[in-house]
Amino acid sequence: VEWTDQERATISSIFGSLDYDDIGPKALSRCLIVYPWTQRHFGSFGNLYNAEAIIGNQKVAAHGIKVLHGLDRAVKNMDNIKEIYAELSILHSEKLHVDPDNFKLLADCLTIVVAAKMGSGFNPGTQATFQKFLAVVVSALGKQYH
Ligand code: HEM
Repeated sequence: VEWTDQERATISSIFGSLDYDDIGPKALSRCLIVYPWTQRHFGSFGNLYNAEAIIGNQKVAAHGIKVLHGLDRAVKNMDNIKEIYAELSILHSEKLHVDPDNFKLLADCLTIVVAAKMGSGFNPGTQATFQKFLAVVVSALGKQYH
């Protein structure tokens, strides 16, 4: 994947201004609400009974923050995304058995949450770059599946 200087600047600017503790929980809880089959992997997280319970669930919030910190590694290694996610890909496939289609769903929820937060700052160019970045992440996370 090739990145222009502008794309690199856009990605570091978005992540530099994101409040992980706010965006991470919102993105993961939205994914669990909108795509309820993704809840099956979080049986140990306690009450996911309805949207309110999911949004108020501290384990969901903590895991959402962890996922965003996981994305940090891609931001800092934009030229090696595939390599840095090899281990995380194996974890999600062989141990967690997460269907790789779900990576895209979480990525889309994150895009929506970031767009809502940035408002008019999330213009089409910003969206294109953000989604390109997430597409590379999604592809890397799916690489170790066979
Ligand atoms: C953008 C996509 C994703 C990223 C960057 C990501 C990142 C991470 C990270 C960093 C961890 C912690 C790994 C560790 O403890 O060593 C993790 C664990 C986990 N992920 Fe993901 N993940 C993604 C998508 C998903 C999706 C879509 C699901 C399920 C629908 C999922 C389910 C899980 C589960 C069940 C765990 C273990 C949770 C626990 O018991 O602590 N992940 N993920």
